[in-house]
Amino acid sequence: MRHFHTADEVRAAEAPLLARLPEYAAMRRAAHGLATVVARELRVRTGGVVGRRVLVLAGSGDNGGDALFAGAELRGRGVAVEALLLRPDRAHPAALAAFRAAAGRVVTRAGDPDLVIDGIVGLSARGSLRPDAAAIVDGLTAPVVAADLPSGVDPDTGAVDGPAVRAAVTVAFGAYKPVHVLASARCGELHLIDIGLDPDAATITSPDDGEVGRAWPVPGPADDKYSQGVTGIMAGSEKYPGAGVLCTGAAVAATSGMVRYVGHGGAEVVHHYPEVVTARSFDEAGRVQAWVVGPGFGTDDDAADRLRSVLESDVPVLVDADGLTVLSQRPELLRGRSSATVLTPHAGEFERLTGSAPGPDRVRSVRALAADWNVTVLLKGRATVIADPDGTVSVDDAGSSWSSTAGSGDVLSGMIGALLAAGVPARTAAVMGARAHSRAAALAATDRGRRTAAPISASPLLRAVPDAVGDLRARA
Ligand SMILES: NC(=O)C1=CN([C@@H]2O[C@H](COP(=O)(O)OP(=O)(O)OC[C@H]3O[C@@H](n4cnc5c(N)ncnc54)[C@H](OP(=O)(O)O)[C@@H]3O)[C@@H](O)[C@H]2O)[C@@H](O)CC1
Ligand SMILES: [K+]
Repeated sequence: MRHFHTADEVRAAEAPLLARLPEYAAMRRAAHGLATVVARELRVRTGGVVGRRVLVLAGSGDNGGDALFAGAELRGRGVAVEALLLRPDRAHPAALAAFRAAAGRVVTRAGDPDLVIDGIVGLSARGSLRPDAAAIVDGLTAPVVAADLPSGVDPDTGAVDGPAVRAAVTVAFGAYKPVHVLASARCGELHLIDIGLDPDAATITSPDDGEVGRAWPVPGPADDKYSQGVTGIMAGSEKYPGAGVLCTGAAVAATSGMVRYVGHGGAEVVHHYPEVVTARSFDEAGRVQAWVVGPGFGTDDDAADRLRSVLESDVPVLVDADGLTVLSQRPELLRGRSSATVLTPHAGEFERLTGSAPGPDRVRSVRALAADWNVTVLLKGRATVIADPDGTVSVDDAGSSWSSTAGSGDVLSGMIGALLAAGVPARTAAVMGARAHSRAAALAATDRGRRTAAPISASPLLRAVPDAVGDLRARA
């Protein structure tokens, strides 16, 4: 499990560390880790270390101190290091002294480095880059290695509301921060340096691939089709039969349990997936262990009646797409639920539900909806954020955006529904489904060893689900 600690959580953990260690020891550990990564990057990118040019951008705080100490160490390894101080009068005194003692040069212009170290700002960052820093960063062409986090990106929310660093590599000190999963595209390749920080468990976590693979339900020797969970899908309509096909197909692919389909698209569904049992109405459907309701099923009174029937049942229910639109008009349908409810909105559906779009602090927005409605909420995005009513948050970083395509959400809801039916708890099912879904998208985009990824639609994504699950299980 990867933990992402907020600035406050890191601050709480750093006090005992700093009290235990000699002055600057933690900073020197961080700087050593940073210098090691920078040297490796120089070797990979330029074929060597000695004589290569590195520019240190150093702000006024300890983040700048880390970068200057790293610069001093790199000087010792024969790198030509220059430092541009954003606040020359307030640069970290000990780190600047070490840098100068190592014959590092302080400059006033960026020059033409092979690599840049971003030590502008770290955990104490507020808002985007200030104009002086923004102008320097804007003029850079060399790849940037960020100290702790890319400057200008909010450490706790990953929000970017103006100029900010886009790092090729980020070297996190002591603990991962939320920015590292919520804005991973800004961070680039991620390294964690152990500086002896020992924080408590974080409230934001992300499971490792291996954990997802281990937890993925597979048939055991005593299992039959019923014991692995029956998923009920209420999706699709005469107008949108495809949503039913994709959602049902995803539930079929995700686990070995049985899938029942209820709706007007039964003929199309069975044409694609003969193993599915269909019914015209909820009353005829038979027993299931979880429902997925909503994709392409309409928003009229009939849809509302069907949603009510499903929500009155005592099994976990995932509500998606049109189901969310209906729910936004009739939130009272959730009253009295005795089992888990999972809502899987994209940003637009989130706004429909709450009256306002998710704010720059997406974790806070998702937590608030989960707590207010007593449901598990999955907000889709490059970083998918999932919150339980108690505020516990899981995040899945998709790692790519290939799944941004029509019908992709129908596949995701079917996969999570099958995991719910197999008895996986709501938030875990949601993050496992999201992980396998993003993996399937990446696999489909590079299908058959295609060297460069290409755009995909939801159908190849769905076809790649077994490979994605196998891939995750192989990492278990
Ligand atoms: N945790 C640990 O144990 C260890 C932590 N370590 C390191 O310490 C780092 C945190 O250091 P820190 O607290 O000194 O603050 P830091 O982030 O450098 O900011 C400094 C000042 O920058 C300014 N500023 C703010 N926003 C800005 C913006 N948008 N654009 C430009 N400037 C901005 C603002 O000052 P102001 O100008 O407002 O007075 C702020 O006070 C942490 O990330 C890690 O690298 C390691 O040494 C190992 C041990
Ligand atoms: K930084």
